[in-house]
Amino acid sequence: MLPPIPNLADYGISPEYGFLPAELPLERLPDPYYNKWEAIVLNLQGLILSKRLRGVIDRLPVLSTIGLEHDSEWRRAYSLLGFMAHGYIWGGDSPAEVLPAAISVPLLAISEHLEIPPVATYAAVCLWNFKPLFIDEHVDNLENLATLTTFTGSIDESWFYLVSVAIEARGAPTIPLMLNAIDAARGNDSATVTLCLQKFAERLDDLGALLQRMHEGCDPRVFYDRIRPFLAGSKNMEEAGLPNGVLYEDATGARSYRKYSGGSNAQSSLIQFFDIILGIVHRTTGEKKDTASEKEGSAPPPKNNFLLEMRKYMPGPHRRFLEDVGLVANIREYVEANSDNAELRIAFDACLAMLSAFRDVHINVVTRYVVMKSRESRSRSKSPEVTRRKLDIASSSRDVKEGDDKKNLKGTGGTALIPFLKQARDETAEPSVEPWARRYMSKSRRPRGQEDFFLGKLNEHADGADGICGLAGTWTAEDDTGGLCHY
Ligand code: HEM
Ligand SMILES: N[C@@H](CC(=O)c1ccccc1NC=O)C(=O)O
Repeated sequence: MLPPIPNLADYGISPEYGFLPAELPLERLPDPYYNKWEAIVLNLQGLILSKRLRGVIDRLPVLSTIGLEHDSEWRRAYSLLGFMAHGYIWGGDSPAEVLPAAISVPLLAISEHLEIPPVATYAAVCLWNFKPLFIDEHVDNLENLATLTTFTGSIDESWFYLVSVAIEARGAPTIPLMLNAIDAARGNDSATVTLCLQKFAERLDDLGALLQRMHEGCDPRVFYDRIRPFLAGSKNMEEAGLPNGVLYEDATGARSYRKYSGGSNAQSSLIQFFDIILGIVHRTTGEKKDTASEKEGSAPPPKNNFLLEMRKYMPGPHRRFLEDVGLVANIREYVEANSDNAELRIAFDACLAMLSAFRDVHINVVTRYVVMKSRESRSRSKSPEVTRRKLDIASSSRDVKEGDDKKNLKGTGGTALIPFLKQARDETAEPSVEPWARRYMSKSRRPRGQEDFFLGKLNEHADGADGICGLAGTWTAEDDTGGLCHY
């Protein structure tokens, strides 16, 4: 008996909004008992700027979670406390090592309820922190989105979170679409599988275009200097001034040091869903494919620990959804078993090409927003001592020496970012079946200059225009971005 195909409602996932809550995030907690939390967060930027946040939180009473009823109230409370916690830790001249009971006690209880760590995760700052500007317009449109809370009050910070929110919303319909494809593959309905893959490829292409809009509203300097420090975690933060992590107190009065990763989009269930559905396997950074041991038939190389670890930073039901989809994902095997079906092969490889192009765009974003900024910070520095300290908070870097910064830079999640991201991008191409697609997605063999490439027939023009319609684009020598677009 095949395991059942997951039913979205069982995991709090909506076919329209995906991992975003189907019911809009609350703009404030309804019970006036929580007014003190709301008042602090309303003034968060001012309190951080004037360095008065810690004093205010030090005087805050420990509130109970008894007044939280509906799920959306628990989510709002989690987001509020996540912002307060990171504002408290990172909003001073040096990081705070002790989280006051007024934050840690309710945050631990709420985290347990939502099955997510007690920090400012991707869910706290993105998934549960937006509102539509016009209620009758969709949230997959960046122009219709606003954030509820930011550390800095800058439009750059809002935009930074909102690009992710729009990606979640725009990507959401691919979830029911691809679960349907699994069902069609079970029934050997290759026409439906092909159609689903074609639609999926087009959506992935849209998401890459959304990611590319990051620079429209978020300045790399503002991101690196002002926003990013607040997103940092407490793991591997010895150099930044947190050798033991952060001390939390729970409801029983027990105190313990804890270390958590910072917020990261790697905590987005949507992108991990894409990998699972397409049968993409990520290995530990540095681990190569087809090792001798694999050929001999012994254990496969270990899966990427970071991406698996990041699942623990997703809300419990979303994490379980990914596990359960992993049990039923059959598309890659179906395409391999039907390799004589050219349309199916092309549609599958188009998805891989689009996701690979998405990851290319992302690598460019990370280069502009983190790698180049960290270099500039250092070259501008007059006082190495002070700059070094600030840099460590901003980049979570350890042992940064002149010249090998790219190797030593760390993401807020704690990865050696560029090697990790490039490997994840390359692994995206591995399941491809078309030899030409493999070639095009392989970095080393990618055409240089302004050479166009063509991914073959995808689907007919919606407007009925004749001729073959496909995926085409240009890889530029300048930034090596897979500029895939369809025409
Ligand atoms: C200025 C914007 C961004 C920066 C600087 C950035 C930076 C990073 C870094 C450094 C990592 C490595 C993991 C870590 O250690 O934290 C990462 C991972 C990741 N980011 Fe971003 N990111 C940005 C925006 C986005 C957006 C909008 C998305 C949208 C989906 C995204 C998707 C991902 C994914 C999926 C991963 C996991 C690696 C992978 O699956 O390829 N990032 N990001
Ligand atoms: N890992 C990123 C941060 C990051 O991507 C992120 C962190 C918190 C919430 C959302 C994030 N990503 C995207 O919008 C960094 O190292 O700067």
